[in-house]
Amino acid sequence: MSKADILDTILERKRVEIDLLARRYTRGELETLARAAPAPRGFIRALQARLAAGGAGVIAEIKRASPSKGLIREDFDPAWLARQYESGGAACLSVLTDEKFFQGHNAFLVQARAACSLPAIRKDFLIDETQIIEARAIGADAVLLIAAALEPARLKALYDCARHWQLDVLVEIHDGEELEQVLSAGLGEGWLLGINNRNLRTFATSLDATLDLLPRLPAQLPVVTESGIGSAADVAHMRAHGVQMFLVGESLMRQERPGAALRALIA
Ligand SMILES: O=C(O)c1ccccc1NCC(=O)[C@H](O)[C@H](O)COP(=O)(O)O
Repeated sequence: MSKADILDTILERKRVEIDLLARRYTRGELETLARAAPAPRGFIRALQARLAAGGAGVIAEIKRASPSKGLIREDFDPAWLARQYESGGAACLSVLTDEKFFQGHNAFLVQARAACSLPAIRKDFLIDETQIIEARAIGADAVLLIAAALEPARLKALYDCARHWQLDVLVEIHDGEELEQVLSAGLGEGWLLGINNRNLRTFATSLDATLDLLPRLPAQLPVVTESGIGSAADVAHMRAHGVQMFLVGESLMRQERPGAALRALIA
């Protein structure tokens, strides 16, 4: 697969999945499932609590495979991983639910969340309200919205839908242009900005993607640095620049004991 069009390729697949979802459930049925889901755990609140205690706020990711790396972890048990991450000091979980490109599954979020007390974000490529209601139906506490995939008006509509369903939102950007788009969308409370350090054309990660944008961020806007965080030195470097929240996947998933690895990362 060409790297240049990975997001387009993924979004094309998502449109098929949205059609399949609509054949499986009416909107009313999905809403009934969402109302019956376990009450949301505060995703942003859990991160804020870590920061208030002087620690780093880590969103630890359950990620079996990726488009850039293929299979990351063969021995894959979402419930066990969730317990590892909780014992290692994670504030929240991120669970990939995309099946085709990340070998994820909705069931992984259900299993991971049930195995611990951490809030979980549904990590997927969400472009339609029904996917957000589905996220709540499977028990998600937050959703990811990717600015590169959404015009500002669609971003606002999906954010409103998420907030209606008491979901927190992580809004992901890659560059200054996307930052301006997000800031123009008129989002209220209940969201965090994520800066993804992975270049979607080359798949290369550089923490400079986050550092370069810091001077352009409005004061008080909480920021999560995402992707490519591999060492305690990376975490210390970012914290020295005022970045206190981290989304970490692959470097933990490759460890025999991801919980101990997380503890060492934020020691
Ligand atoms: O991980 C990928 O290869 C990827 C490719 C294309 C779009 C998104 C991709 N990853 C999603 C993520 O944002 C990461 O899973 C997350 O930030 C954790 O990154 P890492 O710690 O580098 O696994």
